[in-house]
Amino acid sequence: MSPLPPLNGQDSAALWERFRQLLWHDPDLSLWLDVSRMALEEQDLEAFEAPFARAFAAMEALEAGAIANADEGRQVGHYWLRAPELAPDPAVAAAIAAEVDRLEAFGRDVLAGTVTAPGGRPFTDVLWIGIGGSGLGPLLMLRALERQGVGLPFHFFDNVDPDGMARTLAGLADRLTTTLVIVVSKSGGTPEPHLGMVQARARVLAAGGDWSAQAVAITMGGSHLDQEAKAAGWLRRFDMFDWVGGRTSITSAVGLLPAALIGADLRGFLEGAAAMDRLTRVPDLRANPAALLAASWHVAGGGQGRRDMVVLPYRDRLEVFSRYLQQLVMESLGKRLDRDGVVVHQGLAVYGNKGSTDQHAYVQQLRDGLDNFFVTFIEVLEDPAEIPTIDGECPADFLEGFLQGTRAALAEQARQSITITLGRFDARGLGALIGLFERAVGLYGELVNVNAYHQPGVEAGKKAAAGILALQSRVEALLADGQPRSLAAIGAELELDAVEPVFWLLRHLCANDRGYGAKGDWGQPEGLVFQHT
Ligand SMILES: O=P(O)(O)OC[C@H]1O[C@H](O)[C@H](O)[C@@H](O)[C@@H]1O
Repeated sequence: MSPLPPLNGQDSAALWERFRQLLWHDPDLSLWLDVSRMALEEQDLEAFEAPFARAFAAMEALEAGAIANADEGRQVGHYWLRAPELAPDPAVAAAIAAEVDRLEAFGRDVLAGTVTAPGGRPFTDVLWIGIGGSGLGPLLMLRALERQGVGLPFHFFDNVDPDGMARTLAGLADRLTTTLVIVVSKSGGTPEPHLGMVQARARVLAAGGDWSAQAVAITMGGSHLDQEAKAAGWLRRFDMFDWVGGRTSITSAVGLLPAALIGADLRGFLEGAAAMDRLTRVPDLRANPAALLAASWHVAGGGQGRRDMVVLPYRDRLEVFSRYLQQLVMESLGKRLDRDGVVVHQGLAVYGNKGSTDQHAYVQQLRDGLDNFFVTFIEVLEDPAEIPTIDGECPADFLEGFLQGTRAALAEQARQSITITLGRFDARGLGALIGLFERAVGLYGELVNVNAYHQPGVEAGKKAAAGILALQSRVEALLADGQPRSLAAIGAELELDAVEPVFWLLRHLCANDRGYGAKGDWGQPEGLVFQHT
């Protein structure tokens, strides 16, 4: 292969030559990857040979069952979910295959009305309760693959906001007794889905429903949630394996059950991911799309994430893809320490929405402002037939024009971009996209020597939240005597290092009918006196 023409300052002929040389295409998936507008030069590709050889070897070991998540002493097995034969333990392979069969059968039976709500009525809705990967993967499956009038409508508790819960429950109105409630928590102990389940159960029972006959759990065998579901005889329990992380669980029951309940092609989804896995297993940087992505990210950000990834799908169905990638990329790569214990504060920030919509928003800054990003365009060639050309104007052509125009406008200002082109968008294509980014993140994690499969920072937040709740209990116990107290007095009696958290939690309690009041100027916290009334 002749040396690559460099990216910058090139005429169209040289850029076309560069585009041709770097273009990756798989005819079976009808998928192209263009990294020609990234600052990836010949010398980079040569310099990456050895690091990628190591990364490919590490990925091979990972798929063979190595403890790739060393901090948690876990294997990393999401690739086995779509190719069970890869699992090193035949029993695991059998369990994976059996779970997919059960999920497919359950979805089919619910939609056919052979599995019904209590009283023999068909299920009318799904209330999905899950957070992080247990919420984002399902949301992406739905927004990407739902078809009008096929399958059940989904409603989400993906947070612990009482207003959000109230709004979702209001939307379910009188259909709570025919709602299938799916509680998803790999660990089975995350506070938010637990609280959501408690609230949903109370509402279903208050509406005269039969909770156990309407509830499904997706969690690790033996987890607190699994034990609860088993003890109460819930309608179904599906397994999450401990070697699947939340952000890589979409090809497990977490993503497959939503697909089954909207009548989507879950086998095609798995096959697309498996096909991409085969293509990203090729130990050749120039022929491996995930490696080309990881290399491009590394050069763009200097291996330190100095440029953000802006995800710009030109297809509404992929509107939440940037939110999904935010977790996959940032929870994997955003790490304080590398695997040698060195403080590196690694990461790669992700944001985006969709094109051409975003051209009327932040693309202005991308074109003319800070050069602290690269764009990842996603183009889909096949358009739905029902939107016609009217008066010579075809929306699909405009969308294509806006994509190419934005890519060119960015390139003119030496702003970098990647373009992933799908011949058509369907479950198989979505699976391929998921596989592409999961592998690219794993390879990039090898390049920057971080464990891409644990999330210590999230645990820190969970512990801090538990501390605030414990403090609230102590404050409420103290004020239960009805005596008025200043913040200073509360701090002294509880022997606190700081009273600011007490101000925050009492301000919240006083704003609601929780039996607390305060005298004084809220703008002068030190003068406030609180009392349980
Ligand atoms: O599925 P769960 O165990 O409830 O976990 C839900 C989420 O919790 C944490 O925030 C993890 O960092 C995420 O990766 C995970 O998706």
